[in-house]
Amino acid sequence: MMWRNIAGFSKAAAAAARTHGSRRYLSSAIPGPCIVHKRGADILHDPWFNKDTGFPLTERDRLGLRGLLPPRVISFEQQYARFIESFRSLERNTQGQPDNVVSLAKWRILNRLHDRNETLYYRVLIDNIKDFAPIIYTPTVGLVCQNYSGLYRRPRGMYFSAKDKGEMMSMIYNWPAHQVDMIVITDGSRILGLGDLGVQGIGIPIGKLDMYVAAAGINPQRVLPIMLDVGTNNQKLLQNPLYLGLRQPRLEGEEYLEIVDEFMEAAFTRWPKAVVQFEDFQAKWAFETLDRYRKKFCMFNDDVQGTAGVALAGLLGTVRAQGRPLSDFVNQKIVVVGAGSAGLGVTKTAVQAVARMAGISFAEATKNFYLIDKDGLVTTERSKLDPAVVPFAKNPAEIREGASIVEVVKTVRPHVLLGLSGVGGIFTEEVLKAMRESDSCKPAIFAMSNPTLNAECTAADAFKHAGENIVFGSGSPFENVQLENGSVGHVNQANNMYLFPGIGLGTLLSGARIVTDGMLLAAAECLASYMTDEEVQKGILYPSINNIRHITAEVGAAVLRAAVTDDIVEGHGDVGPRDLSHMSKEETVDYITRNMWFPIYSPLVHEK
Ligand SMILES: NC(=O)c1ccc[n+]([C@@H]2O[C@H](COP(=O)([O-])OP(=O)(O)OC[C@H]3O[C@@H](n4cnc5c(N)ncnc54)[C@H](O)[C@@H]3O)[C@@H](O)[C@H]2O)c1
Ligand SMILES: O=C(O)C[C@H](O)C(=O)O
Ligand SMILES: [Mg+2]
Repeated sequence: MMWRNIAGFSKAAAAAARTHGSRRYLSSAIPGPCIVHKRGADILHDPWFNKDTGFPLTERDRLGLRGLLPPRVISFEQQYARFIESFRSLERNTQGQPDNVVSLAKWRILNRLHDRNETLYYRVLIDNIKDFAPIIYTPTVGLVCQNYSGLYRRPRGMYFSAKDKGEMMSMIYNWPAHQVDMIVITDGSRILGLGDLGVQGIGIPIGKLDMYVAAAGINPQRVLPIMLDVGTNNQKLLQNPLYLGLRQPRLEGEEYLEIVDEFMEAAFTRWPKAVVQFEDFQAKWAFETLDRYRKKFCMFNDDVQGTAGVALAGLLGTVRAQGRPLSDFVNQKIVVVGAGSAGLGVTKTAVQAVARMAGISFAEATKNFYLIDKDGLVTTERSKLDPAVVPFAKNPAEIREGASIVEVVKTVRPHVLLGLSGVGGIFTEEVLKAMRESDSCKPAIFAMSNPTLNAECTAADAFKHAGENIVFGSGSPFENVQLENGSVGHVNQANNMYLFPGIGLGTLLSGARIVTDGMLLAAAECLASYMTDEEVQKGILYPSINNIRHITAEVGAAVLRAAVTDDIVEGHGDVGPRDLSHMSKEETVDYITRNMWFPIYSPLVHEK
C-alpha cells in the first residue's frame, strides 16, 4: 500500500502540481518560487516553509541554514517513506491497545508533522486520505476535542473570546497571512454529538480545514480556523483546572450576537473575498446566524446546508438502488429522527425536492415525512411547538403525538429511516427489525450521527437486524459487513465531507459574494449523479473517499456554474465574470482543478 503510493508519487506531482498558491509553474514539473520573508532558524520553525532535511545545499546557503541541519540532504520521497514507516511501526507497536489510545497516538504523530512541515503533512494526507481522514477528521477529531486541554501544545487558528469585544477589528490583523480564502468558525456549542465542548471545539475547524486542503486544494497558508469563545455551559469543563477557555456561562441573546457580528465585520473587512463556513453551532444559533448573514456575507452553515445536500444525494440514491426512476422519490416515506440543525436542514431540503419534482406545494410535499425528536413524533398537538418544526408536524389522528421510533416505523413502514439525533444506539434491534416490514424492496438506514459511538446503530447491527437487502449509510466510517449470503454489505459514509469542500471552493473561485440555494442544490445534484446505476444497485451511494479531489472538482464546478446562472459571479484573480460565464462544463472542471494547491517543495526565495 505504502509503496504503491510512493511509486505513483512523482507522476502525481508532475500532473497535479500546476499551481502553488497563486504562482504558476513554468512547466508542470518545475515548481515556481515561493517568497519567504524570514531567514535561518526562523524558517526551520515555520511549518509553511520548513523542508526539514530536504533543503538543497544551495538553498541552505541562500537562506542562512548552513550548519543548522545535518549535512545530508534527504529527498521529499525519502522523507515521505520515512514518515509512513514510522506510522506503520506505531500501528504495529500499539496493536491490542484500546481503540482510543491507538487513535490518539496516530493523531499525535500526524499532528507533530502538521506542526513541523505542512508540505509533507498534506502530501501524506492526500495520498493516504482513506487511512488518515478518520484520524484528522471524524471520528478521532471528536476524541481530540474532548481531550484538547491536555493535548494542547501549540496554538493553531485564532481565538476570539467574549473578552475581546471591541478589539476584533484590530486583532484580525494579528493573523500572519496576507490572504485568507477559507475560514471555518465554531462556538463549540454542539461538537459532533458530544455536546458543548467550549474552546476545545477548535479541533473541528482545524479538521474541516485539513479536509479543505486535502479535498479542495485550498492553499494551507490561506485557511483560518476560528474559535469564538463565548463561555461554556459544560460544568465539567468549567471545573477542570486545565480548561483553556473562558470560565463563564455562555453568552446569550443580543450579547452573543454582538460578538459574532463583530467577528464577521472584522473578518470581511480584512479579507472581503473569503468564504466562511459555520460549523457545529447549537441549532438555535445555527439557524439564527444563517438567517442573519447569508444575504450579507459569503457564508454557509455546513451542518444545516452541507448535510442536507449529502443526505438528499443519498435519498435519491436509495430510489435508484430500488431500481425505480428518480421521479419515484415523491412516493418515498421518510422518517427523520432528530429535529435539530441537521435533521431540519435535511427534511426541509428533501421536502423542497419533492415539491419541485411533483409540482406541488411545500405543505403538500410534507405528507410522506415524519419527524421525531427527543419527545417522540412531532405532531400539531405538541405544546410549545418550535416554529421551525411546525411545517412538518403531523396530524395526531394519523399517529399519536410523541410516538416512539418503533411505533412510527411499524405504522408507517417507511422506505428510509434517517438518524441525526446525536444519540448512539437508538436504532435498537426492535427498531431495525421493524424496518423488515418496510414498503421498500431495499429499505435504507442512515445512522448519520457522529462520532462512532453516537451513531444511531452500527453497520453490522443494521444488516443483521434489518435484513441483508438494506442500503446503509453512516456519518462516521464503519467497515463493510460480510453478509451470511456471501455478499458484502456496503457501508456508505454519509458525511458532509463529500460536499463542503466543493461548496467552498466553487464559491471562492466564482467570486460570488453569497451562497445561494441554487448553488447548494447544484452541489447535491452533482453528488447524486456521480455514481453509476451499477454501483448504486450494489448499494454504493457515494464515491470512495480516495477520489475526493475529483469529486470536489466536479462539485465545485457545479457550484460555480450555478453561481453563473444566478448571475452573481464576480470572478477570481485574473479570471473575470465574463470568462467564467463562457466556460463549458469541462472547462469549468479544468479551471477548478488547475487552481487546486498541491504539496511539493518550491524553491524558497528570500525577500526582506
Ligand atoms: N453525517 C453528517 O454529515 C452530519 C452532519 C451534521 C450533523 N451530524 C450529526 O448529527 C447529530 C445531530 O446534530 P444537530 O446539529 O442536528 O444536533 P441538534 O442538537 O441540533 O439536534 C439533535 C436533535 O435530536 C433530537 N434528539 C435528542 N435525543 C433524541 C432521542 N432520544 N430520540 C429522538 N431524537 C432525539 C433532539 O430533540 C434534536 O431535535 C450530531 O451527532 C452530529 O454529529 C452528522
Ligand atoms: O463533522 C462531521 O464529521 C460531520 C458533521 O459536520 C457533524 O457535525 O457531525
Ligand atoms: Mg458539523
